[in-house]
Amino acid sequence: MPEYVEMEISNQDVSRIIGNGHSGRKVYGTAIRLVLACAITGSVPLVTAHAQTAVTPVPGFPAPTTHTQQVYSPFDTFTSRWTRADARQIKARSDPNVAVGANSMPTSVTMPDIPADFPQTNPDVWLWDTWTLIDAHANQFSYNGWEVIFALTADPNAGYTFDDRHVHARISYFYRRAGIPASARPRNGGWIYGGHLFPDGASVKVFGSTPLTNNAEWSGSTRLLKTDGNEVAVFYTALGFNRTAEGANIAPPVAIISKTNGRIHADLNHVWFTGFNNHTGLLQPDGTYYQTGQQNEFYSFRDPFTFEDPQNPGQTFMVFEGNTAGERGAKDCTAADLGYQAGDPNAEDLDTVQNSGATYQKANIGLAVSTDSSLTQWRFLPPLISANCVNDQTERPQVYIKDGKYYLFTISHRSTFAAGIDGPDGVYGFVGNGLRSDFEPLNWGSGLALGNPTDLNTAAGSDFDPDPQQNPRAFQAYSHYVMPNGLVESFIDTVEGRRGGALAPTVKIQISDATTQIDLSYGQNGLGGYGNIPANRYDLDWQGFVRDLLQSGRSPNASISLASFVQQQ
Ligand SMILES: OC[C@H]1O[C@@](CO)(OC[C@@]2(O[C@H]3O[C@H](CO)[C@@H](O)[C@H](O)[C@H]3O)O[C@H](CO)[C@@H](O)[C@@H]2O)[C@@H](O)[C@@H]1O
Repeated sequence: MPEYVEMEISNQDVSRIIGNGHSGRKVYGTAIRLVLACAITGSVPLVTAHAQTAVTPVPGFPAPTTHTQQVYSPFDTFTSRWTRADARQIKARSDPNVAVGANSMPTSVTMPDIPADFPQTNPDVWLWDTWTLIDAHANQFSYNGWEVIFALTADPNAGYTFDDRHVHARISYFYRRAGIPASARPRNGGWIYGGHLFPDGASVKVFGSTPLTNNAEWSGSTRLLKTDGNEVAVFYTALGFNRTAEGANIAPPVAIISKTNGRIHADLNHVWFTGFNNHTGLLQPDGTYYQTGQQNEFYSFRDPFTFEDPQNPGQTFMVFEGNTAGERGAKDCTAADLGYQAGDPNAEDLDTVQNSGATYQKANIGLAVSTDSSLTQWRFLPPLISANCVNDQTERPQVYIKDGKYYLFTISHRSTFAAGIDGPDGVYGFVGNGLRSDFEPLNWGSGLALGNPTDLNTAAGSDFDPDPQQNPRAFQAYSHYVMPNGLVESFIDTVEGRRGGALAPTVKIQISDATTQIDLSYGQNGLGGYGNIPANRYDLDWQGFVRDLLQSGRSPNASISLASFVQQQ
């Protein structure tokens, strides 16, 4: 017996039911499907109706997989797939002979060129993965008149290279006055370095007595627990290493998704934090849904992002980066992971794919739910998306809700795609009608939301290490985070051979149904200010503000009036 019944109906019918949501797309037709779900066994789809983008296949490439966007309970076992048929659309749409004239990639999903004379955010620190102070719904808060960001940082003067920064990473914070337009700020965004967020030696406590040579703090999200208070919870990845003096791993790194609580303070001059002395390990991979270091020494388990789901009030969820559990390279990808339509002449043979080495690439976006009000106890749920035989890393996932649609954004590297698939470093996205959905990859069914400028279809672009002469911006930016209003921040990695470790210019994407499109009218030709990371909400903790002022020895009205202070928000 089928799990659900599908009924084809006309465009007009659907317009009447859900409105015309595809007016912006001119290239591809629209097939409409109303999915009536009547659950019988196993995964239980909830009733949903939606318009599904129909993609006309590019000659020589397969059709993408059909994804219904239908919704399941977050506690269901259904895991959506980013398939090979989907991911091959990236290259299909980048072919200069087919899709976009002479351009290397569609300009609608390509980040504009970052100039090589970019400013350093701070000459004394390299920074990369960056995030904001958010509430349970990813609103970005300023605190008592200051915008605050958090970033992984390392010391450029400590004797290691930019590429070896990861094993030395510490979470730091930066702040600047809120409410000043980007045009009135210094070119580098004007962020003031506040220092390391946690006291020295605090985060290593998560590992107890486990012998380590060194530890690091990886990404990362920070929650303002009450929007009229000053308590914050930092969810991050504690990394424990056991390395030789030459930097080789003696044992797989230990990754523990962790939490620590502290408090934010601000006076008229600066922002500071207290607390963060107690660090609690929340999750380590279970080997059932999420791969362990014993199963694969190159496993990924990190980058927690917590949120409340309006469709499931009262629950706090976490998405994170994982890998599909099982032994490294196990040849257990399935026809569903490949995702080809029956009879597609451009489909691949499962055995051929599995023998190509693609089975080493099995990323997923994991889900967990908190089981206590202090967000200290968590339970794994099945992954939201898997990318088996497609890609090995779906990093820094985030849930982004817009116009009732649920977007899952994640960053990925060119080098982590499986054999036979190519795509740029950048941010990838998927849309559904709820937290657990049959997610449809954005833009032609490919998943690519915003990539670095590179040429996937020339000799120079055809390997994982493009020639910097010919592709000087293939790694210009990474670790994109999609903010309210479609603003996207990231960090500069390499432009024309110059290494970054600085905040990239913010860009803006227009998000609509299953498409994103870069807004070239934003900033200068699509590039906004460096590190333009504005708050969209402000927290005025007046009691705390006055207390902080008094403690700092300054009168509340000494140099700032209430009116001018509020005006700065
Ligand atoms: O610093 C760790 C955090 O950074 C994230 C996302 O930016 O992981 C990035 C990742 O990639 C970097 O290292 C690669 C190999 O050294 C390099 O090829 C790539 O260009 C870098 O961005 O860092 C880890 C460790 O090296 C690697 O597995 C990732 O792809 C985030 O997920 C981490 O929390």
